[in-house]
Amino acid sequence: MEQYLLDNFDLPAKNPSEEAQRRWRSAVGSLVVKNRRRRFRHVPDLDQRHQDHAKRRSVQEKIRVALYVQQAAITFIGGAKKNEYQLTDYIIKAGFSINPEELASITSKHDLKALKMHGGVDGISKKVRTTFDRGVCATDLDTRQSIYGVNRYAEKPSRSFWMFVWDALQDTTLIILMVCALLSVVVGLASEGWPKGMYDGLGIILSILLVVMVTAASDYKQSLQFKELDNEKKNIFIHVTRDGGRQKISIFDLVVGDIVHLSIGDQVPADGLFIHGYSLLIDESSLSGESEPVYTSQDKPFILAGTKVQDGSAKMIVTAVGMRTEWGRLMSTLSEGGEDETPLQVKLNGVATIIGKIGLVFATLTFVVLMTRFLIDKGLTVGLSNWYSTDALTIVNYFATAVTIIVVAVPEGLPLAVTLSLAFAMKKLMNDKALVRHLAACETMGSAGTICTDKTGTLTTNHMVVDKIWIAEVSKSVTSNSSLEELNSAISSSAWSLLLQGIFENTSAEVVKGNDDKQTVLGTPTEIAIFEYGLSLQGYRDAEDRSCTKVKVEPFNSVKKKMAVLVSLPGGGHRWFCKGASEIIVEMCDKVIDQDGDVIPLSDDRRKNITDTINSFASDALRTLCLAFKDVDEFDENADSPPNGFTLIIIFGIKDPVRPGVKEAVQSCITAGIIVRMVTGDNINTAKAIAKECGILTDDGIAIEGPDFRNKSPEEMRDLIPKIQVMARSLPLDKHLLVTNLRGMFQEVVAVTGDGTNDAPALHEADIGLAMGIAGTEVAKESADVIVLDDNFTTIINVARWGRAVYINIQKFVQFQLTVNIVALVINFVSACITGSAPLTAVQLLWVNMIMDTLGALALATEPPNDEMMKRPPTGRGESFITKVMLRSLEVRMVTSRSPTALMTYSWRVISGWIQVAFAILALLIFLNSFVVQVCPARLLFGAAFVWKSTPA
Ligand SMILES: Nc1ncnc2c1ncn2[C@@H]1O[C@H](COP(=O)(O)OP(=O)(O)OP(=O)(O)O)[C@@H](O)[C@H]1O
Ligand SMILES: [Ca+2]
Repeated sequence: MEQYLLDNFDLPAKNPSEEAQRRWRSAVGSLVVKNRRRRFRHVPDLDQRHQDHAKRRSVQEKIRVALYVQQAAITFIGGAKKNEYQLTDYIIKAGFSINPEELASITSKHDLKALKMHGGVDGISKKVRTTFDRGVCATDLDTRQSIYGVNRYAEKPSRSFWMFVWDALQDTTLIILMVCALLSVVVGLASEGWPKGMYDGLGIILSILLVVMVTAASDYKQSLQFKELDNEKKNIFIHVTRDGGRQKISIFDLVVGDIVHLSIGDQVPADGLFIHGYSLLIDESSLSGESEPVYTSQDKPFILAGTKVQDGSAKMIVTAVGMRTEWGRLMSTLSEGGEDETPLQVKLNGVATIIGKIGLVFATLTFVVLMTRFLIDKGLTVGLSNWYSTDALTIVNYFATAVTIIVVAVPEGLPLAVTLSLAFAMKKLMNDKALVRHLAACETMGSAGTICTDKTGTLTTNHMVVDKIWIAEVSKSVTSNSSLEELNSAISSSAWSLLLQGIFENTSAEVVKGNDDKQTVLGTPTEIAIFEYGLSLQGYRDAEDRSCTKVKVEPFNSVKKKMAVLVSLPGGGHRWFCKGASEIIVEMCDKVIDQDGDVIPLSDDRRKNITDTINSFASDALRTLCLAFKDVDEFDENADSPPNGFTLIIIFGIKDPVRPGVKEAVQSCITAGIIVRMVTGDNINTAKAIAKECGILTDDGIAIEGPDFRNKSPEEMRDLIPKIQVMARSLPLDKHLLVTNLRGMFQEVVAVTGDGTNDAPALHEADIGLAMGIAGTEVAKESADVIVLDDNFTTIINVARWGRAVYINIQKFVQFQLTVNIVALVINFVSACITGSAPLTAVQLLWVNMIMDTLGALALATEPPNDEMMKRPPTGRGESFITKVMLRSLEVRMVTSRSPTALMTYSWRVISGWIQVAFAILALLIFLNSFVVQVCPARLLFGAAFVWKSTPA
């Protein structure tokens, strides 16, 4: 059996091949699937998907042609001739002076001529009543939405409850039973008269209706849950300027005229025009399939929705939203292709198929036996040539019983229970700050053996403050005003102005005024820490230090690990400022400023002193950054910042404390057999200090730097990798390499966290990619399977807990189903052979089935995780699902026939609402009546009653 499952029902959790997806579908066949629509509802329709891909590619191709092939640009998708656009009274009255279609077409057609005609980006901004520094007014958002549209894509209407009822009715066996019931009513009425003759048939019909309603209700509820999660997934937050202040708004609230701030890793939320920015590199591949990213600037100001910011930063003005963008049209052509099936779902489809086939055999056997006995009986008593209408009724009843056995025996609920269980876990996780993007991730996370985690923000709080500095050859701690006082007297005024200039020019942080006039600093935590430190110093100097203009900005990214700006000085000449990872900046310096503010050469002694300072800061778990400058007379507009010749100004030591609870979480990982490895872009000593504090780095573990790791041979890697606990100064590439090797060489199930754009490959490669919700970029989130909304390591462990719970719950549910199924089958068959009648009538079997498939799944599949689950090692890759333990317990259960007890215990747990209470009691009464009293020995009855009583209400 295990082998059969492995051959036909084995699917990798991530990026399964189409062949594997088709294989299991065909292995399921159609004989034992009672309701195709329902069974495969949560599984993508591969043919449909194929068509969608083709459709999408052709739209992309059209866009590509329009954007990249010059002549075609004139005859863009909308049509060849020049449109006459008119302003309606409504638009004029509202104070706007451009037609929405016309505005949208400027960007989508990259129509420079039309843009010029409207007075360029400036002109457009006036026509849509917005200004670059104040943005739109919050008061006229509704008018804008009614004229220029809402930033949503047309979606298919969601399915109503009655559609789920219709789906549930598509069940072949139920349809057959219906027919039987109708026959039985007709025959019954004819032979036994009104009303007695129709009891049997009516009972079946009512039961079927009940089964259908309960099934539909449960499915409907699940679909609502998925919809909710789906909305959550699509809801991205973006930064805009409105009413003169910078704010974070939902992508759905974006309107034409909004001023959007774009930075590296963002997905462009709407069509727009470039206002101002630095080295903005846009990746248009998702829209046009064109893989070469394009530089966007004032000369080429068109930015299209759905593209991604690969580098740089910019502000843009929104010109079209929602369905007026190409992206909107592209998105709305996509059908809901369905989530990829998960390995557990597939495996359980396999189990269900096997049991279904067995059920089919038994059902046929039961029918044959019943018929044979009936015929023999008949032949012995009245003779085979005399037929009465009661005989027909008996046969219809036999047939109904046989069909019902199939209803019970084909465990249709089994694969659906996985979906139910996963959906439940997803919902709970959502409340606990983890957004599961792919169903399978939750399941895989339960078997994760390694977590490669970021440091900053995940293990630490990401609330950074400058704690120590080194300037003019002395280190000082930054604690109180008195230390500022001291600093003020210690360094010369030229050093002061260099420092302040450096801090305030070389930054991507920004001071914004909220609605309540309170100032806040926006930016990454590192930037904020330095900026705020600068603000605290500013009290000692005047603003005159800040009067230079930025010429060029090279924004920070985690490959370069530095940020550079070029400013033109008020007195003439230009100056580069560069700040970044301490070792890298120090490497670029050959001078340093001393206490008098003079520039002196960096002798070996001084260099050693600096390195020692950096190491001592780092060993105190401080993140170290350096700031340096270089004056230049002339520069090339297109050249990068110089690689050397800088003068070091200051070393910052920034404190970023470990999050509370992380140490315990790491400990619980160790207990659960999950190895935690820290992969960080930070300094190795900082990383080690933090790792020790969290309990990640132990005495026999290894801490290594990215460049060292990268250059190891495969053999060395094989020895090294299991021992690596910390990897510092790593590039995103190193993270990817580590993950590939852990998976390839060691068959580990690997979870990886990431935030940056460059982490996308590692997130993609990992079994479970976890992106950070706060610090993470859109690109990282898009490549991830789970989004950790609070960036917290503890949340990641919670995902693992739920993953394990899902796995164990499903195991329990399979066990429960198998027990009941097999017991019902055997009892029916044996008693049919011995007594000539089935002990469970069709109605009773339907009850049993309802409890099992729907309510049982609800009870068992939704049990929350407990601490015990985190005390055993993870189930590794390819471990058999129907483990030996399960099989053994199954045998025991079958022998002692404990199923009624189990059934009752479980159905009791199910009972949550009053309707369910009524159902369950009714079901149990019937069940007790038939199953327990007639078939089971008295011991079991007492046992059952005991369980019944002792289960708290
Ligand atoms: N805004 C910035 N400007 C200049 N340098 C920075 C900036 N932010 C971080 N750095 C430097 O770059 C280094 C590496 O950053 P990187 O993004 O690779 O790591 P991280 O993501 O911050 O850390 P982790 O991987 O632990 O989350 C930091 O240690 C710091 O020295
Ligand atoms: Ca990182």
